[in-house]
Amino acid sequence: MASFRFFPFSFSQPSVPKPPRSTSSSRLSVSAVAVTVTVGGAAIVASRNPSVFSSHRSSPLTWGSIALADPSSGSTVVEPKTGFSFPATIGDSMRLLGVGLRRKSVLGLKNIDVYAFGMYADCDDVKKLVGEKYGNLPASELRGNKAFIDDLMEADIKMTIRLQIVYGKLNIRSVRSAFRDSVGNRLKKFGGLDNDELLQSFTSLFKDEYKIPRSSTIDMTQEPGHVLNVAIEGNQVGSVKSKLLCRSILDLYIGEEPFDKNAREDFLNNVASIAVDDKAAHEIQK
Ligand SMILES: CCCCCCCCCCCC(=O)O
Repeated sequence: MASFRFFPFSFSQPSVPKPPRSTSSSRLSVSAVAVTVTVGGAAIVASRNPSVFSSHRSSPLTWGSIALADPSSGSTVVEPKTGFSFPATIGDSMRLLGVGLRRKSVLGLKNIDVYAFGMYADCDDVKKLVGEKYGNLPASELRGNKAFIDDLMEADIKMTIRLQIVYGKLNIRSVRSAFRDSVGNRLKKFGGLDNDELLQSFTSLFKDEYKIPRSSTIDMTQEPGHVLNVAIEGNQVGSVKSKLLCRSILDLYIGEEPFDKNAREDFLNNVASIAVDDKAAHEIQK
C-alpha cells in the first residue's frame, strides 16, 4: 500500500560538506558516445558529436544532447553502455534531458553496472524559472551558472529520475542500503546530522516484498510542493513531502559530484537549450 509522509522543509547549515566520491566511470569520449533514438520503430543514433543533432535545433548549445528529439512521436533514447531505452517523454510534459549509468564498486574490487537512468523535467517549469530569474543571462552562461543549477534543484520543478536496473542480482535490501548511504550522505550535506527519521521514511518505501529484476524501473518524481513520489514498475509505492529529501536525491544526479558527469552535462545543456529556444520564440513574437 502506498504511504505518504510529510516533512517540513528546513535547511540547516551543511555540517558535513563532503559528498560521497562519485563511483561512476562512464566517462565517454566524444567519438565513443552513441545514443540511439528510436522514432516510430526506427533507430536513430545520436552521439556527443555536435553535428548529429544540429540539423533540427537552433541552439548551438545542444551538442551531444539527446532529449530534444521530437517528443510527440513516441521516441525512445538508448543509454549506450547498457542498451537500455528510455521514453523521450513521460506523460504530457516531462521530457527526457539526459541518460546515464550508475556504476558502483563492490568490496573495492570491481565496478558493476547497477542501473541506467534517465533524467526528466517539466519544460514549462524550467522555462518559468529561467524567465523569472535568469532572463538576462546569455544561454552560454546559464548551463554552468552555479546559482542557476542550485535553483534547478531547489525550485518547485516537476522532475523524474527513472532508474532501470541493469544488475540482475539486485535485491531490495541492497537498494535500501545503497540509498541509505548515498541519500543519507546528501541529507547530512544539506540538512545536518539530524535527519535519520527523514531518511528512514524514504528507505522504508522499499519494502522487502518488492522484486526488482533486471530491467525493472524505479521512478523518483518530485511532484509540486516538493513531494517525492516513488514508483516501482509504474506502481506507486509511497510519497514523502520534503524539500530537503528532493534536493538531496536530485543532487546525486545533477549536483557537483554526480554519479555520471556526462549525463549531468547533457542534462544542463538541454535545460539551457530549452531556455534559449523559449527566449528565441519570444524574440520572434516581438
Ligand atoms: C551490489 C550493489 C548494490 C547497489 C544497489 C543500488 C541500487 C539503487 C541505489 C540508488 C542510489 C544510488 O545509486 O546510490
